[in-house]
Amino acid sequence: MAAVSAPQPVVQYHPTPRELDDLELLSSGAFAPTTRFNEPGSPVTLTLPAELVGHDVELVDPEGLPLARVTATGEVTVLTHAQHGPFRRLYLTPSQVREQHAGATFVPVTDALDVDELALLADLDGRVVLIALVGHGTPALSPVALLRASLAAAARLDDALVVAVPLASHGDAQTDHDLGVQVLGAYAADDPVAALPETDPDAPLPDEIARIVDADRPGPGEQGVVLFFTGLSGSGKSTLAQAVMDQILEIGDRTVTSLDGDVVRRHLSAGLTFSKEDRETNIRRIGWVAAEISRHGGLAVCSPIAPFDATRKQVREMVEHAGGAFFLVHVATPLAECERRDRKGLYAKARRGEIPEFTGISSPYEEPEDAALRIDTTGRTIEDCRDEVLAAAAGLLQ
Ligand SMILES: Nc1ncnc2c1ncn2[C@@H]1O[C@H](COP(=O)(O)OS(=O)(=O)O)[C@@H](OP(=O)(O)O)[C@H]1O
Ligand SMILES: Nc1ncnc2c1ncn2[C@@H]1O[C@H](COP(=O)(O)OP(=O)(O)O)[C@@H](O)[C@H]1O
Repeated sequence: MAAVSAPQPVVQYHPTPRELDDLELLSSGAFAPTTRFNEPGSPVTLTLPAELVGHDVELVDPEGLPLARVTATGEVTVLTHAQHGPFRRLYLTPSQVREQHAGATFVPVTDALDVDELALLADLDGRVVLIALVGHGTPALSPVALLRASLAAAARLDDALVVAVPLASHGDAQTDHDLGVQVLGAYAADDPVAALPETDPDAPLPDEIARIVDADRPGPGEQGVVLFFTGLSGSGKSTLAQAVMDQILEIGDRTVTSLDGDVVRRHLSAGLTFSKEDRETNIRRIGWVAAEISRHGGLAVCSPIAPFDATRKQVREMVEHAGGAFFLVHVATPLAECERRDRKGLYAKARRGEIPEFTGISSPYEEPEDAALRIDTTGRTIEDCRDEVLAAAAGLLQ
């Protein structure tokens, strides 16, 4: 009897925020004529981990809700549409917009509209549909503030409304422009598209729009900050992080959360080893917590070894995406000095082979090239090094 092979379980994949936005636009027809991921030459890509390439996958949202199936060739079958998020009611598909607003003039909007731009829009005849391109990564304003500002702009016009389109940045200005044109074409069909010309960059914003923009861009001292110390064991990360925190607490106008390497490993990362994979997990956990702290305007001081460049960069991205500032300090005390200090006797044990995969001895440390400050503590006092860190980060810590 011929063997019957069991159906392969569909593997789940968590898309990046950009891929999630692209999925929504592919599903709604806003990328027409592009209807699938990874068409040759298209920037609308889905990058699966190597082990999933060539398989059908189920794309799930951050909470694990299945959104779509995607075949190995990028064809999309929608399972459910995104239902949450602020201003969800403004996220209309091109066909909904065609049904409701045929005959209007369509205007792409990527930033808060100033008085000059509003004057141009006021001169247009008939209904105006502001297509707010609010994907993840819109540089000028957060997506939700762009929608607030666009609604305030629409309220100043006689017959205008706002449609939200989650078009994310695809990395370069030309690609973003071309995709914007494609998306506007899907929404406007044969109706006119009125792209706003360059106006005076110093033109003022109407008061209510200025208030929205100001509230979205916290001033220095209000933005969340992540001070991230990286370096070899014994380089001085914990000592410096503690000294910096003590000083900030003495000044007293910020709360501080410490995410020290050793302490995190006793709580948040208990049970993890020092394999490459577990170290990456450990650093991503620290990064996730630090990013959440920064999202709410707090200050997180992290001091793990964090030996891998790519993982540190992921943390930077998480923090910046949460609206925080990421300040990387490379505590660049050389291995010989760290080993001479050997406060915990770990280097001696690592040299004797009693601790496997010890950073600097039998496991790599990738020196950062993107540190805001590089500090070698050899022969210097703790206070001196602390003050150098505080001075370098002063702009963020006011
Ligand atoms: N194999 C190996 N390699 C490096 N370090 C080791 C190892 N085993 C234990 N320890 C102790 O663990 C501390 C480093 O933990 P981290 O969480 O900061 O490391 S990592 O960022 O996940 O690489 C580190 O603390 P610090 O000296 O404060 O850096 C060491 O005390
Ligand atoms: N200028 C300095 N800055 C920080 N630590 C210093 C300095 N000079 C000497 N040290 C000593 O180096 C050791 C660093 O240990 P630690 O802060 O635990 O490093 P890490 O957290 O990187 O493992 C401590 O014993 C500290 O007193």
